[in-house]
Amino acid sequence: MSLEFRHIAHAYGGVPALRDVSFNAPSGAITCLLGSSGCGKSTLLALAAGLLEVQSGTIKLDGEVLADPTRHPPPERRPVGLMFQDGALFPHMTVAENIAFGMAPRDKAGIADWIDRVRLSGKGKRYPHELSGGEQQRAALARAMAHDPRVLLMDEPFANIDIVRRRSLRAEFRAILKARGTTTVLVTHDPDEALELGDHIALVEAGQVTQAGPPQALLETPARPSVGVMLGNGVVLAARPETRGGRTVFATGLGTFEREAIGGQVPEGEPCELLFYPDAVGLVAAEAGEGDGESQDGALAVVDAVLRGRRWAVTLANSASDAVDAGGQRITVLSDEPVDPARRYRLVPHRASMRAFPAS
Ligand SMILES: Nc1ncnc2c1ncn2[C@@H]1O[C@H](COP(=O)(O)OP(=O)(O)OP(=O)(O)O)[C@@H](O)[C@H]1O
Repeated sequence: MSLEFRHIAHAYGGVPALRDVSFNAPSGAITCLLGSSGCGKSTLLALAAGLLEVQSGTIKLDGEVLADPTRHPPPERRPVGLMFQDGALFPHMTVAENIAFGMAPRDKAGIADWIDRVRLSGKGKRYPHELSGGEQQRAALARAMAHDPRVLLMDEPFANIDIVRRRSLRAEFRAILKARGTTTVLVTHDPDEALELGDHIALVEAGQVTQAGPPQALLETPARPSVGVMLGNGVVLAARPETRGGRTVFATGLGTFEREAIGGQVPEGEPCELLFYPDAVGLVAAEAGEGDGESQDGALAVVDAVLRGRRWAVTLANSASDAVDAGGQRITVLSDEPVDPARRYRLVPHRASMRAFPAS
């Protein structure tokens, strides 16, 4: 069952929160709505759930209109389940009673199964305050899923879970949702969460969906630099094409890059922005003495190096003094090898790993 948003606009008291949003949450897929705080993600969920009336545009379920400015079925008449950050379990009911709430008697046989499936076996008689945060969210998932919703809408369901448990809980949730083939729309502001959970990602920026599609497509062919920045921790450099020795190269504040480093189309002869990912660039030590003068192109000083996972996050700048104060630029890239802080390094992007966009 696919959920489709078409030309949705929404304003609160005349202030626009969503502008002409169109995207599709494909059937059986987990679609993550990813964006920073206040960009309009929760408003989209509330419109689909029926907590808000559609002011403009259409929401469709499998091609049939679910809601538009003339149709507003109440939340309980929509085949849609809802789950929020805090699970919102009824505090005076046990886990089993929470799951059973609102269920037809003939469906209650499935409750024990759901308790097992979310790994709460033996805890069906506990009250929410007797559960950990993760257990409460698992009980909330069981409650939402036991009604067999055709679409499940989740608003930051892991926000209150500690970071260590969050990862395993995401994997558990994904396994359950995929096994049932439930079409899911999940709101998050965490790119790692969107990548770990999402079959599909819709990136929301300032009330608009910038791009929607499989994560790999967004990372490999971002519609604009901000997509790569948000999803892949991408770095954007202002660049100018120049002809050197009959070849086009791209000069930036952090070095000059060959045309071969850039995948896809390049705007002809115009200033542009280069997007690249910190793990798609190598570091090559510059010759001793090279780059000591500020004018030396692309020989960067090491500002800092810290471990990130099993790789080094190396911050480099085009001046050994505080480059930011000097109007210079800094960049952080991921390196397999430790660097020598006393040396200077050049950025060597992997072939076709940069993308060029017309300057904004
Ligand atoms: N009930 C409301 N009345 C007035 N303005 C609202 C209301 N709800 C949301 N807004 C505004 O609409 C915009 C979008 O809000 P929304 O809650 O959809 O964002 P969000 O992306 O879910 O943010 P967050 O990640 O912080 O929850 C924000 O500017 C917010 O201040």
